[in-house]
Amino acid sequence: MTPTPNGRTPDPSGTPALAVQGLSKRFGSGDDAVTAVDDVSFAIERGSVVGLLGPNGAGKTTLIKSILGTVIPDEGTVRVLGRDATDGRRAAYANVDAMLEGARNDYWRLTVRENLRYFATIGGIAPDSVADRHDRLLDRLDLADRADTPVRELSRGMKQKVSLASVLAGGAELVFLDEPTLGLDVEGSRTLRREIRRLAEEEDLTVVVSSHDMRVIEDVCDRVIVMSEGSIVADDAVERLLGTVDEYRVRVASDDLTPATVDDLRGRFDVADADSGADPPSLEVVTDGDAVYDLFDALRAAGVTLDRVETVEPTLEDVFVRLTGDRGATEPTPSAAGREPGGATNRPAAAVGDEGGAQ
Ligand SMILES: Nc1ncnc2c1ncn2[C@@H]1O[C@H](COP(=O)(O)OP(=O)(O)OP(=O)(O)O)[C@@H](O)[C@H]1O
Repeated sequence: MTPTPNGRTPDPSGTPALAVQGLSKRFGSGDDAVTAVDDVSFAIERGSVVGLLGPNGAGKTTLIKSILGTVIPDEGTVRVLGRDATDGRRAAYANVDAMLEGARNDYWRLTVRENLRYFATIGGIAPDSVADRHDRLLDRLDLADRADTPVRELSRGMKQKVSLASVLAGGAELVFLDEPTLGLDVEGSRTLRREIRRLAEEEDLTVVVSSHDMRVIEDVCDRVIVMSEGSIVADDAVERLLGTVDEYRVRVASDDLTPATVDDLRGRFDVADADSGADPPSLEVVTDGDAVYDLFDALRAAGVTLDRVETVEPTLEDVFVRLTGDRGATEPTPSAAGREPGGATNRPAAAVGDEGGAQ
């Protein structure tokens, strides 16, 4: 079997990278008890990128922390890279790493490269043996010219990329990335998405991504697990989930779409979106095959000459809203968004204590 570029030999046994069975976690007791995760089971094959989605409070963080061993579940089992996580934590988590809430404990006084070497060392790897890999990683994440700069001197977006590079520096086989693109500009987000896909495809890395940004999930994930109120409500390939939306939408644009005309149409059609400030103003209508003729008849009767007509493909966000009834999906929680890197301990339980956090 051919080793991957980082020297790992792909596992021929087909053992999943992660297998969660019957996992439940409750907080509190009596009337105040909250079941954060309720009998959740799934398995993730190696080399895949899986998105974990859910509205605020759905149980995603509790699930990830239970898998990583930083929260002790009430019921259920977790097998990580073929090992029972409760049965010898250090061995089970040796090849697992995490970047939670968009950050990890990089050492801000150390340079970018020194951080990578440090995290390789605590991952049990001699840093000189992976120096080429680190160079490649820095290059791909557009950090090469900052390799010898202390992390504290970098912009927030660059720190974010250093966080990801540090997670990947030790040669982990399974990584958890929570809001990996938080705070990145468009280019930074694109670079990071491209690198996640490359690592999965070329290096057999298994990635679990949690994000409120549906474009990130749609872009990088092979499969999506959607949680709502502690349970899994969908678990399927992105393409198949998109195929479950049987709505047909059209967007029309015209200077004749006055607010009065739009109001009139709202009473007769399922208007998903109206943008009177656009040039020209536009309107998006949910319709089935026949109603689209009624819509065009109504527009003609209202004296609207169309500048543009287009069909609108369903997005993952449409699927998400249908499954969970949540329209706030694209907004991260304020606490997660506002948290500064270096504040939380983000590595699996077995590794806690190996590092001291940002300095
Ligand atoms: N330590 C805790 N003590 C009590 N309740 C908790 C605790 N942690 C989480 N919960 C509750 O468990 C439920 C699930 O929370 P969790 O943070 O896992 O959701 P989430 O899907 O990660 O949400 P978000 O997208 O807002 O981060 C919520 O009702 C939350 O209030």
